[in-house]
Amino acid sequence: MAIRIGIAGIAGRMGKLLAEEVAAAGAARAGGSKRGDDPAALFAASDVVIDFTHASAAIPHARAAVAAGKPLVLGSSGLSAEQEATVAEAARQAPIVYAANFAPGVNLFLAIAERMAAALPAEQYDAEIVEMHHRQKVDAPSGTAVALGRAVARGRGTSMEEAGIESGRDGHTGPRKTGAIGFAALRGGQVVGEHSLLFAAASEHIILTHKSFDRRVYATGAVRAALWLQGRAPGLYDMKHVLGMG
Ligand SMILES: NC(=O)C1=CN([C@@H]2O[C@H](COP(=O)(O)OP(=O)(O)OC[C@H]3O[C@@H](n4cnc5c(N)ncnc54)[C@H](OP(=O)(O)O)[C@@H]3O)[C@@H](O)[C@H]2O)C=CC1
Ligand SMILES: O=C(O)C1=N[C@H](C(=O)O)C[C@H](O)C1
Repeated sequence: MAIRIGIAGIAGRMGKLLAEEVAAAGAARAGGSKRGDDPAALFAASDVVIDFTHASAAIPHARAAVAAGKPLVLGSSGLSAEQEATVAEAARQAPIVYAANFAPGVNLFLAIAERMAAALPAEQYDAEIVEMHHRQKVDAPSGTAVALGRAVARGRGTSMEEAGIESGRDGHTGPRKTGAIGFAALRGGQVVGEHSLLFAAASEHIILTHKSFDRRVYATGAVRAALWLQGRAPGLYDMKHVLGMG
């Protein structure tokens, strides 16, 4: 029997593509919700729900997943530490894939970023993350930029909180703090998603860049995650688990 995949925010940029990808995967679309709808109704009609809407919808959807005993794929960005902690708590009772970016290339990029950061001493190589997105994006830095920052910190055996971040520099900022992770966000036009990670030392720079040209790559990954979640035990999963890179 076809799996029923519910799509939160079905009228959004991602919501529309998710509906197309669900159909292309041969899975049945259980329905779609729009802003203001009760997440419980969407879960009741679905075997799994995909939520690419807004950070503020993450907790209601995670709680509805627990109440319904059904899995959730969460792709919204810009979650606060508190919202992320609540999602992690819900994942103790329901299987949840929460990923900053569902493109396979970005998930490889995250793994490489961690290894590069482990190899390049923080005292010599300043890590800077630059991202650019379409003019409609409402959060900054992007979820992917934050995930890259976390990967760099992990590679250096620390956390972003401990390493310190430098974001949106303006005015008399003082010199760059050694070991801090820098962020810059550009917004304009219809850029689907571009992320660069720079390691800048006194006599060399290394720059890695990923560019998405079609946001369908995220929708394909999210539907893959929804199908992968069928029959999984409760837990907080990432796209690297879905892709077998965990
Ligand atoms: N992890 C990943 O790989 C990716 C993540 N994203 C993230 O997905 C999210 C959506 O992106 P995108 O589709 O471009 O955005 P859109 O603004 O195009 O769509 C968002 C949709 O969610 C609805 N919505 C907004 N707020 C709420 C809410 N509080 N509760 C329920 N529904 C709500 C909107 O309804 P209305 O029309 O009424 O405003 C709209 O239908 C963003 O957080 C983005 O960063 C995007 C691409 C890839
Ligand atoms: O809002 C977007 O469009 C995107 N959001 C995600 C993010 O914040 O990293 C993923 C991708 O970059 C597109």
